[in-house]
Amino acid sequence: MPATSPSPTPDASFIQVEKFNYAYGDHQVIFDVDLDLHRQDITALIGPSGCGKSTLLRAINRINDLVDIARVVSGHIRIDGVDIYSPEVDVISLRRNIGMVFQKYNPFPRSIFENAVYGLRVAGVKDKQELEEAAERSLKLSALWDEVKDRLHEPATGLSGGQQQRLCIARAVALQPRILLMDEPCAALDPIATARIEDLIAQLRGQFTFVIVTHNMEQAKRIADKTAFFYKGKLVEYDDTMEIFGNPKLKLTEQYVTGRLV
Ligand SMILES: Nc1ncnc2c1ncn2[C@@H]1O[C@H](COP(=O)(O)OP(=O)(O)OP(=O)(O)O)[C@@H](O)[C@H]1O
Repeated sequence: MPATSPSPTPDASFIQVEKFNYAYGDHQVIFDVDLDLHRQDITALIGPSGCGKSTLLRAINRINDLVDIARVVSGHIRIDGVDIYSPEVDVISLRRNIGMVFQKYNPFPRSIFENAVYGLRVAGVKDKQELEEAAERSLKLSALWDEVKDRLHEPATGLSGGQQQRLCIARAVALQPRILLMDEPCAALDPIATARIEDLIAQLRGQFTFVIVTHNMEQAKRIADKTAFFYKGKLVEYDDTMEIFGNPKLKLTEQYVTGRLV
């Protein structure tokens, strides 16, 4: 099954996945994926359940290293030219440069403020003014400031689901990462909270390089510059989102985006 992809541009290789093969134990789940993600683009990863989208996403910040049996079989992921699986790479600082937001919003059982500054605390920042400024900046970036500025020291768990997810985005952007990975960020939210997160992603466009796993085709159409369609661990087609949904090159892509493939 040949993969099609847009011709490379000079800035095409910010996140460069090359001949990437990945397995859990003996069970290979990603096969020979080549994918160049563009700096500051919003890229959606789509495909049926189990096709390896989350695994690829979690390989980009090496959070999957935490799974004992997970391993790179062969190939590379480069970020800004650096092979992130090379032994010299400091995984902690790699992850610090890559924010991650999960399907199930997961604020810590602490105050809104402490969630917003969590990454800075871990990084050793102690200065009160610096922490306050960072909290305000990241809560403004995540479009939550106006709703929480008068209750910063109340528990994060008192917020609505959508607010908790925006707090998780605030926590992720506080360290000013270059990349934001999102694994079905709206899957647990109602349509109104979903729309707010999509608006937020649109507002943040250009400030981060987004990679977003979504099952929601309409969402991919609304927010993504580029879309990559995966099937059974292989990249089938990668192109401008309008092309993937309006003019897919391959039959398999067309079947998936028109709901005829599950
Ligand atoms: N921690 C793990 N241990 C073993 N196998 C895993 C693990 N995580 C995922 N897998 C397997 O890897 C394959 C790809 O799963 P992955 O979650 O990456 O797919 P996905 O496309 O994101 O699916 P979904 O849309 O359902 O989240 C599946 O066969 C899955 O069972």
